[in-house]
Amino acid sequence: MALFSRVSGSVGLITLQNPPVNALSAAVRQGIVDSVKRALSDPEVKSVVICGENGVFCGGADIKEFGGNMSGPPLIPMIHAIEAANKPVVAAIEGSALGGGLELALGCHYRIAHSKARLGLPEVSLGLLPAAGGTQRLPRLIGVPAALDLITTGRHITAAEALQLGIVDQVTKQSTVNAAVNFALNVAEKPLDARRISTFPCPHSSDLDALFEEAMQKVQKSARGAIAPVACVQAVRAAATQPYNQGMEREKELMATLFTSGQARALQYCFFAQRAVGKWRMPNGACWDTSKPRPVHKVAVIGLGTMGRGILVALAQTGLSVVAVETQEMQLMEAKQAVSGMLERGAKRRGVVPTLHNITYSQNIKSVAEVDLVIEAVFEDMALKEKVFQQLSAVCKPGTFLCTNTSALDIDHLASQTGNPELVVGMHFFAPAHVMKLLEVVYGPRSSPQAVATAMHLGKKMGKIGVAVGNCRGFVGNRMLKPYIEQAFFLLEEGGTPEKIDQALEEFGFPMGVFKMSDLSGLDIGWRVRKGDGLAESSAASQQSPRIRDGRRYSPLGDLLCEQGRFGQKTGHGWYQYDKPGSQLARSDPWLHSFLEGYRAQHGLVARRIDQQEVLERCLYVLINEGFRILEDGIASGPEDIDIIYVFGYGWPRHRGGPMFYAGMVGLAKVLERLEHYHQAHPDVPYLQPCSLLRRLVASGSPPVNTWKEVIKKVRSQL
Ligand SMILES: CC(C)(COP(=O)(O)OP(=O)(O)OC[C@H]1O[C@@H](n2cnc3c(N)ncnc32)[C@H](O)[C@@H]1OP(=O)(O)O)[C@@H](O)C(=O)NCCC(=O)NCCSC(=O)CC(=O)CCCCCCCCCCCCC(=O)O
Ligand SMILES: NC(=O)C1=CN([C@@H]2O[C@H](COP(=O)(O)OP(=O)(O)OC[C@H]3O[C@@H](n4cnc5c(N)ncnc54)[C@H](O)[C@@H]3O)[C@@H](O)[C@H]2O)C=CC1
Repeated sequence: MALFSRVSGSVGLITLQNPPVNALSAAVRQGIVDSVKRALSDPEVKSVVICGENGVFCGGADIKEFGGNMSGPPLIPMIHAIEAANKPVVAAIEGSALGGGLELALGCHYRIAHSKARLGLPEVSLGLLPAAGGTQRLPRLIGVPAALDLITTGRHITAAEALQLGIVDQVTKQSTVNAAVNFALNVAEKPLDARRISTFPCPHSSDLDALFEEAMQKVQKSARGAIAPVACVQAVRAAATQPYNQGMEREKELMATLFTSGQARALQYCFFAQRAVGKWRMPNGACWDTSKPRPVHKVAVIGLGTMGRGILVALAQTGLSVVAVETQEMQLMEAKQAVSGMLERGAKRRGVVPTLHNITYSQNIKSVAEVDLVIEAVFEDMALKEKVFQQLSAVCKPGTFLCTNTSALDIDHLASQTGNPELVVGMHFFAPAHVMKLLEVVYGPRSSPQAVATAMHLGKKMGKIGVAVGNCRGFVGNRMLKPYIEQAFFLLEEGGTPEKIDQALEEFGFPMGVFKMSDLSGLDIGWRVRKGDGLAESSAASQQSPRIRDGRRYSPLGDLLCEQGRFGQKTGHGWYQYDKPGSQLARSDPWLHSFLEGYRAQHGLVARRIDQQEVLERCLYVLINEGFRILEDGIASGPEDIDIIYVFGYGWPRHRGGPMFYAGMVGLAKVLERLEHYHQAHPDVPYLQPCSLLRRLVASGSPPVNTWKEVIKKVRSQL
């Protein structure tokens, strides 16, 4: 709702009230309409201020309403009535003015912002566009290039930038409402014609076509199939080329297409899923609101290779004091240089002082004695990690949390090397660790809720999206990746090429296909794991058929490449070729194609044409199937956890909502039917066998994704 009061004699104050972000629900919109009417008809009221309760102006439309019946007064006429008012209306912006919140402010005649306020039109990240006049008013106020930037990226800007762009008229460090009321008193009798943004001509440069052509190319390149950024450009183009009313018609038309699209549903699902994962729950019932994190002031990072360096940078940027331990002198020197460079470049970009002084380097593990939490990032070698955990347990002060960045190893086994297994959790960062947002926080059967809460809290402080998951080989993300990569290998054997398979996945929306991704990460990582599992035996030494392991189909293709020293980008050759080791531009490699032909001939395999549909179905449905197994096993507590892991850690296109949401969009019955089909064709591939939870969900009518948790609870209680 919205509260009306009269202040300073003649100012009508309208306060939006809908905690926590004063979203424009039907009740709030009704409250604004009623309050504006009241203010305009009250002869004592000479001017009006609109503000939000509890230091937040407005977080925009109520996203929860989008999925249902949108009753109540519509936004567009409400904002229009404010702009058309014959008394000045001033927006007092504190906290956030986002989406419909900023559009409401743009309908006001003046805008005063607090210096800490953030403004933006983030609708594009929800698969929409600012459809309450935002695409038409903003370009008229700040010009086409700046409006295109804000509307197509959805980025939030500071009050200072808003002032510079001309979005707000004044910035204050004092009480914004007081400043706005004083302002409203001063402008009470001033004419308003020049303050109605919808009547402004749209300022534009001479070569409008080139400007929009460039903007369109830019969004199409970065959108990877998302339709909202494209619609945003089209709507701004209408503002630049058509009268306001026609532009509004175009905005409405484009919004109608977006609003009902699967992409908007997927992106809005991601918005809530991202918040849901913060409300973690362990199988024993311990959860986020009952488990308090312990304060962490000083942290140690052990091992300064690829991951350790990124983790160190992320910690130092958070302002924490860090002890960095590396045994190899050469590595230590290189790490120091690399970390300083990363911190300096990051600080320059953000216009702050680099936090180099937060780090102490050491070659001696005893220097971690006083830290509150350790993150171990040494080689992925269980024997080495066992030793490191034994040492940490001996040298750290009592109560220090011991965390490992392992990609797949058993957290509980590492915990058993220490005197206090309850203090051990996984903190699985993704490369590059100072950039990637995802953090899997892995709890073992003995991890304490406080250890999980502390790791989650530290992750949040570092700007990460933490997802708490259970302990199993590969946890959630890497466990699902295994069958996905395996299918890609099988497709190569059957006639595919890395180029065609990657193209199908990139057209689906991944930033890079499975083979480019493997070349980037290093083919040797998987090879070492397969060797450790006794799978990747050299062909000469192998007693088994090269394409079968324990009665299951196996592809040695990745092992054969590694035997040739082809580890991917780092060696200049992998599934593709590169100009030199370390180069990133993947080029098709004729050697690889003749190698594949030779391999097929050797194993009597006849290449067939594999279409895009088969690539997507086999690679993605097998990954989804493993996701259902993970839910069934209780490793992830809901589909949201898996989806957020894939969107933020593995480049799953956000506008497709994550693998589990995507399965729901495709139709669970269809996913099941295709898995059955492929399993029949490949009975020696157990990953293709549909999991029983998927069958149960289909049998119970394929309920929507937000109800799966209930079904899973039932299934698990019957086990
Ligand atoms: C505001 C924030 C920056 C605050 O951040 P923080 O403090 O970190 O808190 P959070 O944890 O993020 O949030 C707290 C809590 O609040 C919930 N929440 C936040 N924002 C919203 C919201 N806008 N709506 C609902 N709920 C919200 C959040 O989920 C948390 O709750 P919890 O999940 O229970 O924990 C940050 O929250 C933020 O960034 N929020 C989102 C801001 C945003 O994206 N705003 C834009 C919203 S979209 C919008 O405004 C669009 C419009 O206004 C256009 C409207 C035009 C409508 C016209 C419709 C016409 C349709 C025509 C189609 C016809 C089709 C047909 O033919 O049928
Ligand atoms: N590389 C990646 O993309 C990812 C790796 N991981 C995991 O992170 C961990 C580290 O991986 P990377 O950084 O890639 O390895 P890396 O090989 O780049 O670095 C490991 C570092 O640990 C150092 N080290 C070895 N023993 C040590 C000891 N006893 N004390 C201190 N330092 C020691 C080595 O000298 C080396 O500098 C592994 O467990 C890996 O599985 C997790 C996510 C992604």
